[in-house]
Amino acid sequence: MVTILFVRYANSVYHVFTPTPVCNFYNFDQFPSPSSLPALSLILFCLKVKMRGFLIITLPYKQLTALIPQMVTRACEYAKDDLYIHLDSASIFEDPGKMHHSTWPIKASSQVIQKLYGSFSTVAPQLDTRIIMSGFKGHSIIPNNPRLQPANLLVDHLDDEKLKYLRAKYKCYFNLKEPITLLTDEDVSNCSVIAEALGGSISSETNEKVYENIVAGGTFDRIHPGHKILLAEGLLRCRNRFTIGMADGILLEKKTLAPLIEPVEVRIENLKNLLEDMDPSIEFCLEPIIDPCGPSGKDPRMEMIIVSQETLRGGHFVNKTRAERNLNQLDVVVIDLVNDENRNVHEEEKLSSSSRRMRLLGTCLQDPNLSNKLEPSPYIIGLTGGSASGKSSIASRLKSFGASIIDCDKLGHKAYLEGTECYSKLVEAYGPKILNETGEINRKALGALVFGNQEKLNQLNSLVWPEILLLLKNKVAELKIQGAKLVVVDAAVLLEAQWDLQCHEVWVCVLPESEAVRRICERDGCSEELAQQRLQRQMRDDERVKRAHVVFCSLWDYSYTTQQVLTAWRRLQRQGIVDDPLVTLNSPL
Ligand SMILES: CC(=O)SCCNC(=O)CCNC(=O)[C@H](O)C(C)(C)COP(=O)(O)OP(=O)(O)OC[C@H]1O[C@@H](n2cnc3c(N)ncnc32)[C@H](O)[C@@H]1OP(=O)(O)O
Repeated sequence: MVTILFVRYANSVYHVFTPTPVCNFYNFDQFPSPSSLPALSLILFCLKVKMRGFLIITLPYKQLTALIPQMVTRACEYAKDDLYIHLDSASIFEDPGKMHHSTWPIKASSQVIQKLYGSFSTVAPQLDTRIIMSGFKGHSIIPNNPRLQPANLLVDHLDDEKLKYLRAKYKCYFNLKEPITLLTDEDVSNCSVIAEALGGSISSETNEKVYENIVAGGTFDRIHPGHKILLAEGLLRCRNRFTIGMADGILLEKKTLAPLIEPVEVRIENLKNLLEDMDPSIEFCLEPIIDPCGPSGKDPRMEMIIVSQETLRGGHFVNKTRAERNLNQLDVVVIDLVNDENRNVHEEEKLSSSSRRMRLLGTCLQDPNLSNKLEPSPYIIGLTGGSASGKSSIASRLKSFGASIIDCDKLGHKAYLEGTECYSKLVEAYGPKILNETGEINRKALGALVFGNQEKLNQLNSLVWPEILLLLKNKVAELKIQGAKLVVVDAAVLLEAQWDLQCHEVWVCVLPESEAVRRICERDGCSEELAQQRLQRQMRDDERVKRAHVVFCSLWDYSYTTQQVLTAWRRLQRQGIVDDPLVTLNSPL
């Protein structure tokens, strides 16, 4: 189905056809005249426009908790990329007069927050929802944040009286658009019965304490609703300063798919952006940490640490460290883990950044390299990865899907044949000890010579890579004549050799070092030391990932790797680069 996006410029209306379901009316007054722009760039611009939604929740707490799933499902029809949520606590808790700092109903507020984030993550995991904390804190004014200018204004339920109240309170938003009401009168009257049956009451037994200075720690990679619940709980209880230690360096080493963790500067920037949206009244101190305590182990002003069930032990460790340093003990507030309703069999039960990283496998991480002055066809993909990372097995899956594979190891063997220029250069450089009795180059002997000595390896590379590159270019030309559409260049040290410049995309296989060592020892019957030595001569996975368009990991079972390759292949199909729509998980591999 084709959807039409109307783009208005000055007094004219332009109709642009887009493949995504966009149904809004955008007014691009500051946009340069469309007549001066090629239609394609206009469409690309339109596709980039985010559907920014803004939801104001006003229903009383009891009804609200029961209606959240229904409301969330409907809200997701209007908000595609992000949705800011403001809870008008004066009406939610039916006690406008008491909404000041010392009496926020913290427990009740965090229940609503958890339920909202949990429901949104189930119904629309791709939607970036941000609950603005000002409503809970009795700040009646929505912060003047340009990111909060919505395209859609959503309201849970409106009667005439509430409309009047909201018009007065959120006037600026009504200038943009009339609100879309998500719940009907019938929904609301039906649910009061359900809410009572559920006993949705505000519990007073839990600690409702509020602090000046609080602290939390974590990786905060690819922020998910579990992070947001933890941060919201912190913000509910914080009056002044929120310090967050961002795990880096050695603290990340054991994490699943660590090379795909965003750089700490990016994580800090994303988290800061989120926190400032959530509560601009708080001072945020975000800093990288490489020890388990970070600032929480030394700052005497801190009063409370917020942890998840999983990091509770870390909270106790912080207090132990503080006791040793004669610092005050921190109150420890623990957040429950949120289950991930959309997880697959290999992913964790709770919402987690590891699962999010796993879902990136096989997807396109950055735009293809179209500035390399390469001919558009055949489309060339460089496939690389460390020793024993599963590269060859992925190449054979791609072959079974229809790709033409060039194995650069085999080209290397060709370059070493007696009588070639390369052969003479190698014998001259290393002497006859690299030859076997029949005069051929003994690759095992050559390997033993160079893999333990970086200088000798560099020398070998400078002699051999130009020869292999020549053979590679000839092979690509040959495949082009044969009509190949997609060529995969399987090369162990593609990036070290800068051959990414010969490719439209780079696909990288990553594997934790311990598993790579295990596989090398098993496959080649060598010692752990030798296996480690070989890996150390190669680029690290995190460096490869920086230059990767697609990443695979063969750590899990065979079909999970195939699934990743299929994800990558289907994207090529969608882009018209390959045309075999029949490839499935059951294709012969
Ligand atoms: C740019 C490219 O990627 S071209 C393809 C790779 N080839 C080269 O770089 C040429 C230099 N290397 C060689 O000629 C051979 O590797 C030799 C002679 C040193 C050893 O040959 P062999 O004993 O047959 O070993 P083989 O070629 O299988 O390499 C063993 C491992 O060393 C790694 N390796 C190969 N070349 C290099 C290199 N130049 N630098 C670092 N590691 C390398 C590979 O990852 C391979 O592991 P994998 O099979 O698990 O991926």
